[in-house]
Amino acid sequence: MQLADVFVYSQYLASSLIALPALAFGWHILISRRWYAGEPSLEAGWIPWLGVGLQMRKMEEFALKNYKKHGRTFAAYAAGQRFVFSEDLAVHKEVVTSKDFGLNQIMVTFQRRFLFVERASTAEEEHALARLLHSHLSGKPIAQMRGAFLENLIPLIESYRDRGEVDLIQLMRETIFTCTMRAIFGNKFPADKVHAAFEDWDHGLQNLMTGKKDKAAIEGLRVLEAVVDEYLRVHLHETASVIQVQFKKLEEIGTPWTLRVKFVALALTWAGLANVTPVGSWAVAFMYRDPELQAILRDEISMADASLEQGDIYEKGVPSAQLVAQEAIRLTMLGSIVRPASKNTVVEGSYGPVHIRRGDLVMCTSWSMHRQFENPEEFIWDRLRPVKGEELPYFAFGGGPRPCPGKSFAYSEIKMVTLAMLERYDVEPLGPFPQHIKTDRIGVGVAEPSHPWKVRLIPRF
Ligand code: HEM
Repeated sequence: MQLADVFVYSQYLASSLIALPALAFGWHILISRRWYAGEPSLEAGWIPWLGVGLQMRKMEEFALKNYKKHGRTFAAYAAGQRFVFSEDLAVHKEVVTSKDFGLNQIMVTFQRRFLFVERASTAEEEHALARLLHSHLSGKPIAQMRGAFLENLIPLIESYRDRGEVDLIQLMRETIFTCTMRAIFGNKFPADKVHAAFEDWDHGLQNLMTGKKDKAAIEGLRVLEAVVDEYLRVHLHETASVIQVQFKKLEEIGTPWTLRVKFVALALTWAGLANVTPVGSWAVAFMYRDPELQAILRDEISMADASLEQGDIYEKGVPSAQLVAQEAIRLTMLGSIVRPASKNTVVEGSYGPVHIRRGDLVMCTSWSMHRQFENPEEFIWDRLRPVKGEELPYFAFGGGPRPCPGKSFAYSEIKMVTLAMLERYDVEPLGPFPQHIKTDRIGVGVAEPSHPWKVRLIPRF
């Protein structure tokens, strides 16, 4: 290269160094910060490209402050991306059902970070994964899983007879975890070997999803995968039918064993356990704090059709238990549904049409919508009782073509564990009831107890 060329290239470089930031700034001011009639009001921030990126790191504070400022739906511009935040029930419902929006980005990021880490997925694998996660988790397979859950639950909780003093919320977490894992993987699954590992991974999930290092979470993930791998080599034929069918299909299309294990060990267990385990443990604790509720539930159990089997009594015979499960979910679940708009579109919000641009990420913040009640932080067991002509802002499982396939199983689990405990134990509180604390993992996860709830278990059998 001649000296003159070097001079020319360095001039190009220098002018690009000036021109690129100028272009970025121009784009930021002229395009991204522009607001068009019909669009939700925009919180663009002042730092070019970064927008409100720094404020959004404290998601809860950011969202709540801006709902107050702009109303139930607003747009924000952060790190080159436009977001539309909404806590409007009508917007949530339209976004999950409309074909103008893509898949839930939380599941998509999850797959990219945890499943297809070594190589890209094939279209067939994605299809098989979608089937595993979605279509077969209904009907007969769920009925089988419900039966397996109860079969494991009763002897397990009866074994707590001589425990005396316990941390009730932690004990219930272990119980629901064990029974759910066994409902999915079969009665021999060594749940005790993976519970702590699963929790470490789940707690660090937000870090791992955003590319941060989290040693405990990575180690938890390694242990979980290793135990499930070892278990499946021997007990695959004992797992829920949904796993066996999809495992076979994946084998037929040439998906390696390790990836097949990841599909079930990570995708299915995380989707299936991360919410229901802590929410269910809260439901039991809330029920034991409220003597009036206990009396109502006991009454309903005693009045249920005696010819029904125990599982059917828990499932259908105690209508108030369903409300308890819903209220526990409303109060403690911190999830959001995040969907990208695949074209310019308009959704009908409760305050009129909301224009959304192609590429916007719509953040349906269920956790904040679930606070549109009087005294929202209180557990009022029957507050979600349906009222004729009124639609309550409760929408915890998504909807449209890809809703949560575990919805009815999750409700059944919470009802089974709450009622089975109530029938077998009274509880004497030995310390103050914990607060439910929102973690900084708003978007995924469940509120944590501020401290253990120490109680004495008093057997009734
Ligand atoms: C309190 C309990 C639960 C809550 C609040 C919950 C909530 C959700 C939500 C909001 C979604 C995303 C839906 C959307 O994108 O529109 C989801 C997806 C999913 N849930 Fe649940 N869930 C719970 C329990 C369960 C259980 C017990 C299972 C299975 C045993 C399960 C399996 C799944 C799966 C596999 C997906 C991914 C579906 C897909 O990508 O197609 N969930 N859940």
